[in-house]
Amino acid sequence: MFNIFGCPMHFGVGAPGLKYSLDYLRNRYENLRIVKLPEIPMEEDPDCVLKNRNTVAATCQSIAQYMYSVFETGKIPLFLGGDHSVVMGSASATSVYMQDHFGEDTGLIYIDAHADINTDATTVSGNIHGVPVSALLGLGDEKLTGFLRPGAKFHPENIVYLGLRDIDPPELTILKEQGIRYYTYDEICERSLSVCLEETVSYLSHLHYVHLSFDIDSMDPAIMPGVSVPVKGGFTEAEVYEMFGTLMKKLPIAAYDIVEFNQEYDRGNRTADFVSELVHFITTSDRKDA
Ligand SMILES: NC(=[NH2+])NCCC[C@H](N)C(=O)O
Ligand SMILES: [Mn+2]
Repeated sequence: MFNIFGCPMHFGVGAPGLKYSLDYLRNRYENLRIVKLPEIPMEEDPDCVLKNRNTVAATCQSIAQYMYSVFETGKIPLFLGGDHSVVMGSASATSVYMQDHFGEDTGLIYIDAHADINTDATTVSGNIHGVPVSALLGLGDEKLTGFLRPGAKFHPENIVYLGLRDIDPPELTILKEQGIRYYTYDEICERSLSVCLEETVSYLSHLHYVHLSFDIDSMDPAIMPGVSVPVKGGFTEAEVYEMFGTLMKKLPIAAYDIVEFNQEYDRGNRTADFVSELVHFITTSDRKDA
């Protein structure tokens, strides 16, 4: 039913721990049979503001191709990062496959502390894991907008963010210009998670396919320390299970990402074990099938 695969992408942030974190999961949870797609190193242009752009692009293209082939087998892709730049490959595959086979637009639910919607013109860090949503909207550097097919893969009105708590000022401008629906973690606490989830479900209810991309740094690093860019506060385990449970039951989720697990910062395997438990939850819970 599910095909579980991953890529130890680290070139989108440069955190060395990410290079071995996927192997750590593969060895610790052999039962998950995680297929590994390697990073594809390319020659880089030292003047490019986006660090390791050619390598990240080549790797995302290979992720997109593999993921497209998973859809062709009729299985549901469950993809493990690596840093969040990988979503340019995975979500492009969902969008292009659904467009090719059903002529349908895909929705995107992005659960994250960060908006990841900088462009090459606004990024301060130069890290590509901070730009993938722009790339999926067809904005910014063209080397990152053409996976499987040129141009935008998602319409801004088909995207919902949940849990933002660290938005760069230019990212807020882009979110507003694009009219993207987003729920900060503060808003979720004020208005309750169940209300925000209900609104998310009805906002996306016209879609036949939704890609769900989950960044572990959306969670409180005091509970889940194994990430590269921790931000104070954030979701509890119970809240994450409530989100997945509701979204899977009420929306046609066609593909899943779980990203940014960094073993280097984990403590007592808390984050690693949570990833495997979340995979188990996804693969065994009730789903409204896409
Ligand atoms: N997927 C992530 N952890 N992204 C963090 C992005 C942080 C910051 N906004 C940047 O652009 O560099
Ligand atoms: Mn992210």
